[in-house]
Amino acid sequence: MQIEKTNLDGCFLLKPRVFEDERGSFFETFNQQVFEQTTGLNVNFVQDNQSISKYGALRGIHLQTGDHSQAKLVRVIQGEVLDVAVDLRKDSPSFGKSYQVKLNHKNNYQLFIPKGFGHGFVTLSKQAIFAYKCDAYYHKASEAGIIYNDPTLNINWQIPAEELLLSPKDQVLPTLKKANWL
Ligand SMILES: Cc1cn([C@H]2C[C@H](O)[C@@H](COP(=O)(O)OP(=O)(O)O[C@H]3O[C@@H](C)C(=O)[C@@H](O)[C@H]3O)O2)c(=O)[nH]c1=O
Repeated sequence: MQIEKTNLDGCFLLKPRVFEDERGSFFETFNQQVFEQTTGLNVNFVQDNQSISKYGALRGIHLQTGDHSQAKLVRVIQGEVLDVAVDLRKDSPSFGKSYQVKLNHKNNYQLFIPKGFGHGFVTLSKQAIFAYKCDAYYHKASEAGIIYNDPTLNINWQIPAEELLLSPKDQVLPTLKKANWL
């Protein structure tokens, strides 16, 4: 497992080592000891989630606030997404900056997204199965987000706007400027 720093403090790209043989392949999807030794971070994942999305489906930009904030380790089991992490920690030097990476079942990359970050992804393949670990439980009342096309964040989602598919909730998220929880 190779673990690389990104341009955002505390956000890491994980590149698993894949073992292939005549039966198929094998890789470790998470190893707490390796993760902690390499990153210097302590994590205690308590919830695993999985979603299935159609081409163009954009989920985000989401986070949970306050005591319910979540660090996430995200990956794609099948298909491909463009994954985006946004630093929304007000006191961070990289506040408002984002990191994006294509995650797919061929590269098997994973992204570690720290607490206080916004997270979103758009599906680039016909369908994508997305899986992630969280270090805090789902807490509906603490859900928050920023609209995907926020002019300040200026994220290039790499898909024409008319092909995007968003939930009603995600269509009415506030801009960074209007986010009252920040
Ligand atoms: C996230 C979540 C949702 N749900 C329920 C609530 C709702 O009825 C249904 C679908 O929820 P959502 O529309 O919020 O799902 P989704 O848009 O996939 O939300 C996710 O987006 C990505 C980008 C993230 O980073 C995640 O943390 C999460 O916010 O599932 C849970 O029961 N537990 C959970 O942990």
